[in-house]
Amino acid sequence: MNILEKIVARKKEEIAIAKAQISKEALCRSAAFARKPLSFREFLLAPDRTGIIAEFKRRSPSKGLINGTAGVADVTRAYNASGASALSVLTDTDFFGGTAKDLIAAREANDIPVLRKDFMIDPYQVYEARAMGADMILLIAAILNPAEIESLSNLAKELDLNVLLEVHNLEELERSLVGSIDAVGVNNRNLADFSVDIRTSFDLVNHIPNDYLKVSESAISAPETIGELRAAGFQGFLIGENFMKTADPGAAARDFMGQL
Ligand SMILES: O=P(O)(O)OC[C@@H](O)[C@@H](O)c1c[nH]c2ccccc12
Repeated sequence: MNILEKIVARKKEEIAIAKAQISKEALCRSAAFARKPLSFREFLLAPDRTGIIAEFKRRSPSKGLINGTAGVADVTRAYNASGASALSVLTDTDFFGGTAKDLIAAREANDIPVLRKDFMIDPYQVYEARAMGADMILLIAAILNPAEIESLSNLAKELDLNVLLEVHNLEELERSLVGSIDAVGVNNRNLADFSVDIRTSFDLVNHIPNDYLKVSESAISAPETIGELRAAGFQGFLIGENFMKTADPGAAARDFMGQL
């Protein structure tokens, strides 16, 4: 099993446990359901924002521990104050050290869109995302077939959530543009073997129809790269480790965005 297969196998167990503990109907009664999710497009294209989707990530299977001390409310507030267009919060615990509580804390501390960064394979997780106060979900083409992408993204739309579809190659892109997708993210990291190559973004951008927002994800560490990606047609830039690996991720984000 590669890492992605291991994550999905564990995710299935977690979902079964979660469903036994709290029903879908109970999720729908949570306070966050009364709140209207924010528009990702509006914030990503706002002239006073940078297009950066700044991520809170404690650890990852590829890097191990990235930051064991930073607090989610402080860091996400600093990301927001520095000009991030949106926040990405890992909610996977076993592999990324995140929790639903992290997302809830980021939501309470901020009024910009929050992406639930997790491995979505079941409609139940879409309800969970909304119940946490997320504005957007991630659908990873590498672990979903077109019928699954269509049903999960259509459910997300019914719940007023934005959808970011993540692809890593042309084959995934061409088979996955189905259902209600707002944005396409090109992941420069291959989740099956962790190799990274920013050229993945430049190679795929012109294959993404212009009605979708275009996001470049992972392995971005230099402010100059943002200009190059923007010139190639990207409007969004997902950055985690470059901020989180420092003692003060908020300060690192402020410094980075100050150079744009
Ligand atoms: O930390 P980086 O290299 O800046 O990458 C951020 C983000 O793109 C990455 O965490 C990510 C992209 N797609 C994912 C899917 C699941 C978990 C994590 C991810």
